[in-house]
Amino acid sequence: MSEQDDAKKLAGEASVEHIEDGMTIGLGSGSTVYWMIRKIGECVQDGLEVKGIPSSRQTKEWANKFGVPLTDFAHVQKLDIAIDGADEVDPQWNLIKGGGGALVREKIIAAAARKFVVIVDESKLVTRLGAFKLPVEILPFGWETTAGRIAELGGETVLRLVGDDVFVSDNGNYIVDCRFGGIDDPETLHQQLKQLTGVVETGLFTEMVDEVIAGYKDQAKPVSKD
Ligand SMILES: O=C[C@H](O)[C@H](O)[C@H](O)COP(=O)(O)O
Repeated sequence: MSEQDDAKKLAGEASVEHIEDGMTIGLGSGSTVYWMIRKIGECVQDGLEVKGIPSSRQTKEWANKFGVPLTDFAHVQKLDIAIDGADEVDPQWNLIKGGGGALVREKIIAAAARKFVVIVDESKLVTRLGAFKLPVEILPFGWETTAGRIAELGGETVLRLVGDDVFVSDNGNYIVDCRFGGIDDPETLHQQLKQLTGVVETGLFTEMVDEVIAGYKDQAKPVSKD
């Protein structure tokens, strides 16, 4: 495994210390979350009783593989905790998410959780958001005009592809990856984007995070907030 993978594993596994018997857990998405799900599976084998709501098809597959029991929002509307990765974390704990295309369900899950814990390797900690292109999920109908109005806000937009095909999210939508340069005011940009008809959700997560755990090559530790 690379040093970055070691760091993801350490952060993912450390987050499981926040999980207690009887909890309902929002399960995020991505390669760091993989290690968290694997560890929860081990704890379940040892008798931990929890239920998770997955934020993506991939996460659901991993939960099934590792024996993590699942539930859904028809049965539980509030989650005790949500644990998820991120593509960038700034010193105020604002996030860019959605590199894997799961941002809408991830945000619904984070918003439903009493506590939202973010797990990243140290490479995701940045002084200012925006080097990573901001994923914005948009409706397929009229995506060209929606992308054009996003561009009018100052963002260079690229429709996400998988090979030669358009990437389609678990919700049946498209994603445009937007370069805004450094993002000084994430909340304002998020609000401006959300106001555009055709925009479903943005990958900017502001004022949502309760704790950040960063993984390094040989340890994981909490990140303090500025
Ligand atoms: O849509 C994907 C999610 O927002 C992921 O949590 C994010 O991309 C981080 O993924 P990873 O842990 O694989 O870097």
